[in-house]
Amino acid sequence: MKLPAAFITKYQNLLGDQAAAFFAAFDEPVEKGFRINPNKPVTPAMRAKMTDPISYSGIGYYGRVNGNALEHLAGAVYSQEPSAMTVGEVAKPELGERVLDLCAAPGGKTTHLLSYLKQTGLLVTNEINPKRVTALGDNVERYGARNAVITNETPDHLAKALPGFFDRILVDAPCSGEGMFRKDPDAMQYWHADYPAECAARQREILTATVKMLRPGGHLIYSTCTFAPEEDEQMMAWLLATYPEFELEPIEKVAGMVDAKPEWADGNPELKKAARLFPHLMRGEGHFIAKLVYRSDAKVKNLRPVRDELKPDQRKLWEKAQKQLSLPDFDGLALQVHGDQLYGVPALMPMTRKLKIFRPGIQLGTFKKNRLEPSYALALASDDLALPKLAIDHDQWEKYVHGETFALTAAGTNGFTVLTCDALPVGFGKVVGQTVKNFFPKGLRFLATDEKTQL
Ligand SMILES: C[S@@+](CC[C@H](N)C(=O)[O-])C[C@H]1O[C@@H](n2cnc3c(N)ncnc32)[C@H](O)[C@@H]1O
Repeated sequence: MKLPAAFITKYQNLLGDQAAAFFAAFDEPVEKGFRINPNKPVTPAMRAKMTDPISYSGIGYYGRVNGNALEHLAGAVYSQEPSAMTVGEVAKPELGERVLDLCAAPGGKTTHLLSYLKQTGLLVTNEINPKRVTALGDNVERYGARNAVITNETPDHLAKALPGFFDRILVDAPCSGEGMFRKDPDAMQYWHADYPAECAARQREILTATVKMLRPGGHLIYSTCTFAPEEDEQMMAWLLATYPEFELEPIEKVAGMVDAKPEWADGNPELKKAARLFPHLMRGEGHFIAKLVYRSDAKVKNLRPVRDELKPDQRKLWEKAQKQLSLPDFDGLALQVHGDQLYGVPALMPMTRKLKIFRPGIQLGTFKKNRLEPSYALALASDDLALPKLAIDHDQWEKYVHGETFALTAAGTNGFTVLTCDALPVGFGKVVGQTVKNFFPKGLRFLATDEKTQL
């Protein structure tokens, strides 16, 4: 790979006798990985791929998965390169926490965080770029989250609305992406000698807003996929100097991870607690990760949580659907209507004005004349719910994702039912006698073939 000349000079100086091995790694094949979603069943095809586990993640494996496969579309697997997986493992939220993923699209780390929150607490997952937020929405929906709010905001706006609110914040910062060069050589075209310093200026702004949203005692996890000290050790040195209330927590170095390098910043030995992942030392593309605790004693205001906002006729239709589909009361959700859509907003979410909300919670259904039609998102989030379910085979699934009506061998129970394939919920169908009417979202339909959908 032809690396930029200024990049070579810089890392020759920084890495000394390790530089040759570092540069040689750029000519090695890209390392692929995937995570399984611990809140969904494991299918036989997944089991067959789970042969090379990643030692630092109980849910990660080396290998490649197909984005058109049943398992990916149903949120049971997520493709993620192995070094990016360390971030979710270091961030690992505890059950019930209020978590923010500030720079979240397309959702690699967000889905990892969801795996550990297990439908508890709250995940506010934010993406500033309106084009990229759609992919984030798709991945959160596939993962079946009932505890996520998706925002499309600037860090500053979020900080005004949610001061001192979060137990844990992940900043997977926009960066110069040097760790992406091998996977995506086009990333090199943006790179120039001053690019890391430009990215660092933006990272300082993002972190300044982040600090305002962390509760005293809360954790901040900062990561980049670049090797540039300006964005890594020097950024953490700046944070510690600017906000002395922060303290770095040690990250265990396993599988070839190494201590971050104080000598690449202000020499503060504390910086060693952060981790560097280099492609010549471990199986992955490269990352930097730091975990900090916020030892502030600032007082924070309690924010008023969201509440139900249903009109009486809407509540009646909801209660009718609840009965028909054996839906629980969803105590952890506040029911709200936007247009004709019914959403379950995580009840821990504060009432906020003026925020650009891409999705306020889980979409539960669409109000039609005199009925509530259950949503695709609800089906995908039904693994642990007692909704009516009907198992279909792969051939029927291929028809289903193509938008076709299909026949059953014997008449089923009439009405809406969650269709499952290899035990994974894949969407709603409506059984009428021996026929299943198709409710797979029109925008997601595709021509599935066995080869195209092989995991
Ligand atoms: C490294 S990527 C995030 C990858 C994501 N965490 C994942 O695991 O899939 C950084 C994200 O930050 C967003 N971003 C760019 N400028 C930003 C800013 N000023 N504030 C917050 N986010 C920003 C980018 O649009 C991009 O999606």
